[in-house]
Amino acid sequence: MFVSIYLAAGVCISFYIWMKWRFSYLKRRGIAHEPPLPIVGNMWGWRVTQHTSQIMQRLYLKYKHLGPYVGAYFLMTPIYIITDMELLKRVLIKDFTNFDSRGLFYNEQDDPLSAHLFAVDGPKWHSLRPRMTPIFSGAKMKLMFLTVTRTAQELVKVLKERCGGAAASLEVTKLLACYTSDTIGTAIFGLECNGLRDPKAPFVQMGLNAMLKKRYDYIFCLFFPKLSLKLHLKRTPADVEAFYMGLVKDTIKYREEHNIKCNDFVGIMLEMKQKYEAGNTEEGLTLNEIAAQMYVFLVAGFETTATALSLALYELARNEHIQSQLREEIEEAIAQHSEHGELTYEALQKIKYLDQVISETLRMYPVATEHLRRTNARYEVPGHPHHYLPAGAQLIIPVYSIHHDPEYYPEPEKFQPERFSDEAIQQRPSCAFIPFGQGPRICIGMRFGRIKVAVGLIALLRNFRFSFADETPQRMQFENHSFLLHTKGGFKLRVEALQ
Ligand code: HEM
Repeated sequence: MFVSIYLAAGVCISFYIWMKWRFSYLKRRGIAHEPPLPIVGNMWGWRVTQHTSQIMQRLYLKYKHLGPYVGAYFLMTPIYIITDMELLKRVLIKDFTNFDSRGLFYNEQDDPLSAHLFAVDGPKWHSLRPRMTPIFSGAKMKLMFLTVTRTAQELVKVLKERCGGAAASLEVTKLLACYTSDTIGTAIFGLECNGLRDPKAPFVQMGLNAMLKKRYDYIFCLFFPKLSLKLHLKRTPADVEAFYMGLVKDTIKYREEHNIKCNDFVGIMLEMKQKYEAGNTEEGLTLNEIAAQMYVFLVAGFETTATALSLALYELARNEHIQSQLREEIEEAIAQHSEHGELTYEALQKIKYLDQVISETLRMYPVATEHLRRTNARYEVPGHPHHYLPAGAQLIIPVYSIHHDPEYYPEPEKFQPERFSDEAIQQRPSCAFIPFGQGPRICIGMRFGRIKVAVGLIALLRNFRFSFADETPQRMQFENHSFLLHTKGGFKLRVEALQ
């Protein structure tokens, strides 16, 4: 009995001494930081009462004048929050070779879907990225534009039916999620998903599961990636894995068996599989690798785009004068650059104000509020003789804090698309706007994502007027537990069909 008590006391005291030593690291290094709390470090309230972006913003604003980065303890791990724009540019672009990793957990052997472009680092990422880049080329975007336009027309039809010819107060976020899910289903998976008509369709439901359902050991994998690998832990929930592996295999098999040659996304993937089987491992991909990439295009492209589109609509409903100006510019560009009053790819490129509205939405609401990088080797910070980042350091790029910093964006809570005029952009540091990241690891689907938001907005604004309903929240609330910005419970807008 006494032995057990002494043993337990010994373990507690050792842990306490170890924790004290660990929590003295930033102080020993002379790095500005807030005193940490036991176990949770500087993350008190994380995912429960505070979103990650709120914690980062507090630390950013409090310490940003004290150095090129702020230190913090992410639970018991020291992290570096980059605050200096010159250092940020070096990390993302100039000295990228030392910062090409995110440091996320993936387990290619036991969980093939987890080894996708977003998660992999090092040589695997360097070999995958150039093979994926041509999929999102300008020519491919033109093809995808046609698919997206068709889905947007369906969105308008469904919304008109819901309005029933009169103004109605409608929940719009779920409908917009179905629109983005349908565009990915068609453009990436080559499927007619019909989620707009049938939100319970398996592709939509599984897409939601893929994003919202987390395995019970998810957080463990995040903090102990090496141990998780040894324990054969997975990231992907079993039903999600079964669904997507099955879907990709069936789609590819069907095309092969019926000798269907198409210049779409599945067609490109099929070509890569055939190259691999013919021994060209440089350019080819295995079926598991293909499934992982198709999966990440769904996960990375679904919620991000749906959230951006619904928040753009929310701000346009709040600022009706901006909505009217945008509608006018859309009609003008279509009248000048298209025939028969239909949106074309060429006309889309000419609507400058639309670009500004989308940028301002992503400034106020950067869906990915932080970006991650990890140092490969010790890095002496140029211009700051006493500052270095050790090898293996976890860096946080506080996108939300930068986008809301009054130094770059006066009155940051106001929606002002004029901030993205060419002259205004010139006056800011280039990395002060990074909703898609920057440098070689920038979002590969950026153009596709922007097209989906732009085409969706054009279709909606040409057919409806949006304003706040009595139930619309005056200030947007987000789920604290989500890594991305995820609106709390969706929201309603007043929707009125235009004559
Ligand atoms: C509004 C829509 C979108 C936003 C805001 C967004 C944002 C981001 C961000 C912030 C990153 C990380 C960048 C970094 O760490 O520097 C990223 C990476 C990525 N995104 Fe997107 N994204 C969007 C749409 C899409 C779409 C439509 C796809 C694909 C169909 C996509 C696929 C990816 C992939 C695969 C990566 C990893 C790239 C790499 O590590 O090489 N995203 N995205």
